[in-house]
Amino acid sequence: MITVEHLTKRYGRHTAVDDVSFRCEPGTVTGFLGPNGAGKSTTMRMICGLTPPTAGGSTVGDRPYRHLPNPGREVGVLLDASAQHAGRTGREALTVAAQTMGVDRREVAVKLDLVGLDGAAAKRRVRAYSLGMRQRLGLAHALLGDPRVLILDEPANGLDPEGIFWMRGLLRDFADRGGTVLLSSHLLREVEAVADRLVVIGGGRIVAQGDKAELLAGAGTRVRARDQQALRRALDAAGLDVTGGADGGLLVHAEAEAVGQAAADAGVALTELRPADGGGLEQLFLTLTASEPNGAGANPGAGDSRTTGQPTRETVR
Ligand SMILES: Nc1ncnc2c1ncn2[C@@H]1O[C@H](COP(=O)(O)OP(=O)(O)OP(=O)(O)O)[C@@H](O)[C@H]1O
Repeated sequence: MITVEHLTKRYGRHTAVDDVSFRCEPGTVTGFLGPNGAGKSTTMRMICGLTPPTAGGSTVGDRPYRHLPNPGREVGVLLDASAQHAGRTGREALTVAAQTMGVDRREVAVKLDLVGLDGAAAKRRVRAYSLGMRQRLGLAHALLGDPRVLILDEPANGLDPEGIFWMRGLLRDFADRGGTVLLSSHLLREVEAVADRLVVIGGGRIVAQGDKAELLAGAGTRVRARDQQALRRALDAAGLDVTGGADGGLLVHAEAEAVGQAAADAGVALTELRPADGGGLEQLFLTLTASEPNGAGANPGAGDSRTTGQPTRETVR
């Protein structure tokens, strides 16, 4: 379990993370999504005790990260795959980590095997590793102490499609065995494929969070008619929330049934009516972050819902 409560980080006048709250439950993968500079890394660094928060706090398990007696045994962290000792071989790097954590040295080979760094790769110096190999080594390091929690910042960076598929399976399996995963990414489709829950951040603020399926189902309805103006009037008359779609159709923040009924009541013949989930998470992500400068959400205003597990659209119009 990871609990984040009202985390805030200011650098001078710039607020990098603004009153962020969410929870990651055991048995789930939480996708932490946001555009560049949204505040994902800063939030994760605060959770891991590397950056002191200006306000708010977080716990991993039942206590702040810095109070964990042997953190690597409880939470596996991969924040920056490049930040590894370049002069050591992969095997040496893990062996040193195992000694520090008090982990049986035999686990080094087990974890190297698990992440697909075979004998030859494990004997090479880290400076000769590709980014994908560093990510695999970083994941082995995170898994070394058999923790119950994983915190991974952009772990798919540098992995090829096969590697991303493999990592998705590994994280799914970890969560299915009761583990807790917090995974940040801008690779929206990869998060969509593995996450159970989503926390979307823009401009330092949470703009949406909740169950992935519910958030996607709530993406609205795409609708189109030959007479678009008549359709628009019909939807407005029914009090539905409508925005223009980029493709000339309309996006309505309502179920398809309500949209179809409004059109039928006005005698408007539709040429298209479908859930607006064709673009998957990307569509949701763009919708949620497009309205703000720097991709930020406008008004958090979510009250307690941010920590109750209820899906919330905190800024969507
Ligand atoms: N040490 C720092 N000093 C000043 N500003 C910082 C510092 N660290 C981060 N920031 C700023 O805080 C904001 C959030 O950065 P952060 O790295 O957390 O975003 P991110 O969502 O992880 O983005 P990316 O995917 O590009 O790394 C950015 O505007 C960044 O410039």
